[in-house]
Amino acid sequence: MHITVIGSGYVGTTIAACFADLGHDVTAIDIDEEIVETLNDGKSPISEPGLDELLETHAGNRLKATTSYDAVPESDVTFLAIGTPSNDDGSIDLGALEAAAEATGEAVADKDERHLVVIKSTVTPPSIETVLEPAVHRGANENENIEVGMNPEFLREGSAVSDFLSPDKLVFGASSEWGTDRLHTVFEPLLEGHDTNVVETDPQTAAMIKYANNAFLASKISLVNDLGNICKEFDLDAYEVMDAIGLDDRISEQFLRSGVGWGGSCFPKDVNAIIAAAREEDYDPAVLEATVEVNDRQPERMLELLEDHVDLEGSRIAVLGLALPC
Ligand SMILES: NC(=O)c1ccc[n+]([C@@H]2O[C@H](COP(=O)([O-])OP(=O)(O)OC[C@H]3O[C@@H](n4cnc5c(N)ncnc54)[C@H](O)[C@@H]3O)[C@@H](O)[C@H]2O)c1
Ligand SMILES: O=c1ccn([C@@H]2O[C@H](COP(=O)(O)OP(=O)(O)O[C@H]3O[C@H](CO)[C@@H](O)[C@H](O)[C@H]3O)[C@@H](O)[C@H]2O)c(=O)[nH]1
Repeated sequence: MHITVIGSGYVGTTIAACFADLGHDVTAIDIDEEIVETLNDGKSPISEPGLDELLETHAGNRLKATTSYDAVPESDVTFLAIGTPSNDDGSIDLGALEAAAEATGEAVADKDERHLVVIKSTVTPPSIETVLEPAVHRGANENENIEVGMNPEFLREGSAVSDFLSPDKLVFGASSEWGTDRLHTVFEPLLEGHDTNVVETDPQTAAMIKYANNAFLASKISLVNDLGNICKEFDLDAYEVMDAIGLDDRISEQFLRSGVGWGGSCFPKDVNAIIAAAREEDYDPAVLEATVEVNDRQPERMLELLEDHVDLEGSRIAVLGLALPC
């Protein structure tokens, strides 16, 4: 298959390299010339274990990078992996993604065969119908051969390649059987080697699954931090308590590490975005609001604990593991 991936940032670069490794011909498209040049040199614009090797193997062969959308109509499927950063009120800024969606539509306006445009970016369910589908169809001059689908991404920074190649689930959001089948064909080489769950649904539900996943994990960590703070008040070892509750299959041992609170490029953005989207519908998501509140307070707890052990005034402090490599 020929796949075009629009946006060669964290997600776009990873999926483009992995699709090439799965045997597809891939064209990676980005407006940033430096990124395009780096990719064509077989190097990675981001630091992720395994990515350099994949790019070295496939760049110039099955993987090509360009700033032009010319390859889009020749491809079978287009993935949009454009950033969706936060606005001040927590909602997502769809500006760059909408522009890329419209440009993708323009590129396939005269295409006679059916073409699937898949949103890989994390977006709120209503924005698919109100902003993104209209942008693609507007660009495509209402060409009825163009369909929009959603395939959320669950990779983590630091293990992006292995997460993508060994997912615990794939979510195919399509509005026709043809769209679902096309997504199956894209992921067939990956599914052949793995016993992976495939969820077939509509694009809006697929978008919600992504937010529910991150909101659930962030809430789990906030609850663990809340319980950990209580443990400390009782002079108990929070890690021992969490190790024990993790033995319950219904809870699972993962994401039970208490600490300074959750961060990264997705949890804060995504939890705030789904809260803002719920408020748009006049719904107050009380648990998610508490999830954020506990997280906002947690760094202060760290300082209080430190103050119990050292005199912070004038101390030199080394912070380990503050950020992921990038
Ligand atoms: N980073 C992660 O770990 C992660 C994981 C899962 C999902 N996501 C979601 O995936 C989406 C992409 O995230 P990211 O971290 O890869 O973003 P990013 O900012 O790293 O990359 C976006 C890329 O898109 C390019 N771009 C912008 N406008 C363009 C246009 N019109 N045409 C072509 N290229 C254009 C930019 O130059 C940039 O290289 C977001 O919605 C994010 O929430 C991210
Ligand atoms: O037990 C835990 C596990 C994680 N964290 C923190 O949680 C944040 C997120 O960590 P992690 O999930 O490992 O990294 P991300 O790259 O942010 O990945 C999350 O966000 C991505 C973007 O949406 C999703 O694709 C991934 O599935 C989701 O795990 C970090 O601040 C971690 O320190 C904890 O505090 N305790």
